[in-house]
Amino acid sequence: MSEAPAILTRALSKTYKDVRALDNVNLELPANRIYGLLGRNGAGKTTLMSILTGQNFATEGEAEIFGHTPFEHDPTLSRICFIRESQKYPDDFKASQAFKAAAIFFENWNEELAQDLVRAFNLPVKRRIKKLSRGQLSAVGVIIGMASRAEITFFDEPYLGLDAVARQIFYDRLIEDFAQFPRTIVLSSHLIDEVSNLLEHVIVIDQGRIVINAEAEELQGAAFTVTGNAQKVAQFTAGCKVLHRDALGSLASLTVQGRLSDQQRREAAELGLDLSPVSLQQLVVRSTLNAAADQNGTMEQEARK
Ligand SMILES: Nc1ncnc2c1ncn2[C@@H]1O[C@H](COP(=O)(O)OP(=O)(O)OP(=O)(O)O)[C@@H](O)[C@H]1O
Repeated sequence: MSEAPAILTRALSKTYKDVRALDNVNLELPANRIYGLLGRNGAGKTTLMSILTGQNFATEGEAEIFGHTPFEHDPTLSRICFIRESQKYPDDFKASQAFKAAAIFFENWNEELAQDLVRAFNLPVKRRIKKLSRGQLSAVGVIIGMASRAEITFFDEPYLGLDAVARQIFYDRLIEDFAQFPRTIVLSSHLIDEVSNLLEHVIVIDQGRIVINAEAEELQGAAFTVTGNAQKVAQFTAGCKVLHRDALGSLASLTVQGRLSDQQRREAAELGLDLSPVSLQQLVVRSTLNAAADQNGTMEQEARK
């Protein structure tokens, strides 16, 4: 029998009083890949990760990690590492003590990797955690998340306060270590362009709903922007799904969903139109803005009924 997926959710929903934080989320994610969980503030990323790590429970539907509901299931919880910004450590704990505790909890803990990262981040391990700077505090979480080598690790925006150099160290080390010790990584991030090279699969969540669930490779070239004379742009994009539209006098720039064929490239050249690729960040921004607009449209239609 093949192993259960690392993450499985079926019609998963979570409601906090009047907030629908997750709305019918269906995911089936195989193990040993790096997933990006992307979305705007309040989209539902932390809620999803907290349910998947057994720290919260669903209102409806199911969530499984390696085939088991994680909530209060110790054998499953011991396979999971969850690193979040609001991580609390016991008062007066030093970073070195936090690492010692993590080494006891995580059976795949690698002390050599932890020490290596301490040096790379220049972390004062003998200082009390509550005296650390915001970036140093993030480094403690990143080190635990990486050195745990847990079968599944959730990083919920682990880099807040980390400077650009430290973030690059995190990305480089993660890729390097993942290549040697493949495992399942779920990374939530707002710095989409920064992490886009890291991600193998992208999940975009918006207002509790999954709006993109696709291989990162598939998303490359999944949309393009065409710029030029407004009439010619309109002619070229007739019938296409428009994600975004900018107009300036007789010029127009349209971002369109879909892949460009060679024929379309030739046609654009004949019409004197410029074609440019759309980055993952732009694609996510456009998709979430459109999903919000569609939702508002639906709500307006509902209200008019
Ligand atoms: N304990 C709670 N009680 C009430 N509402 C909550 C609670 N936790 C989260 N929410 C709401 O649920 C929605 C989803 O929140 P969540 O923290 O999952 O978003 P997020 O995508 O992680 O956001 P961010 O990127 O800002 O961290 C938000 O509207 C939030 O205000």
